[in-house]
Amino acid sequence: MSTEPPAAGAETSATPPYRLPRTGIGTDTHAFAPGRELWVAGLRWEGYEVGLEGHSDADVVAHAACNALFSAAGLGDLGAHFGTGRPEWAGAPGVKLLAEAARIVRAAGFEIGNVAVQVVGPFPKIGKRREEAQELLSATVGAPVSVSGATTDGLGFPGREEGLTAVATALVY
Ligand SMILES: Nc1ccn([C@@H]2O[C@H](COP(=O)(O)O)[C@@H](O)[C@H]2O)c(=O)n1
Ligand SMILES: C[C@@]1(CO)OP(=O)(O)OP(=O)(O)OC[C@H]1O
Repeated sequence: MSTEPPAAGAETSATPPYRLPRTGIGTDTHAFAPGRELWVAGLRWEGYEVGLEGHSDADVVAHAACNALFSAAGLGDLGAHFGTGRPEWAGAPGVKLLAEAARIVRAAGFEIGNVAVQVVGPFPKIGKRREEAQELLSATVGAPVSVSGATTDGLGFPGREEGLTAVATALVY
């Protein structure tokens, strides 16, 4: 590894057009609410008395993945592209926002390496439908999407079953 500074004008990873792959991070949190369908990771989860409250279907996995993609591409965040003031996104399924986020990232000149998302909360049990969720979200993004789950051991608002959070990373190049 050279310790010499780059020659004047030499292209480095710190200069446009930033040719190295870029990673991004995203989260999303929504409260549980009665009378809503529970949509998480693009899937409808039956048998629960609550869904997630939001302007769209509040799919925290899809939203965190959108935020991670926009973060990796330096294109802002969910609200910058799908603001709650825009009626066309009212009730929108998470996979619709995710497909649009992937289109926006590619339109900006990037290709998508992969996305990884983890749900933080006691339910729904992502592991029971992991393959189904990964196949759907990977087809939606056009790149591998991995989905996992973790609880908070009863701690905090997820442990009190007040809401759900998802954390995502994305790689673009
Ligand atoms: N929403 C969730 C939460 C957890 N899992 C699975 O349970 C395992 C144990 O979770 P802890 O975080 O309490 O250790 C976890 O590794 C997942 O396999 C899940 O599927 N969905
Ligand atoms: C998705 C949008 C738009 O419908 O609203 P919500 O469904 O409330 O979800 P949020 O995670 O708050 O992101 C903001 C908005 O872009």
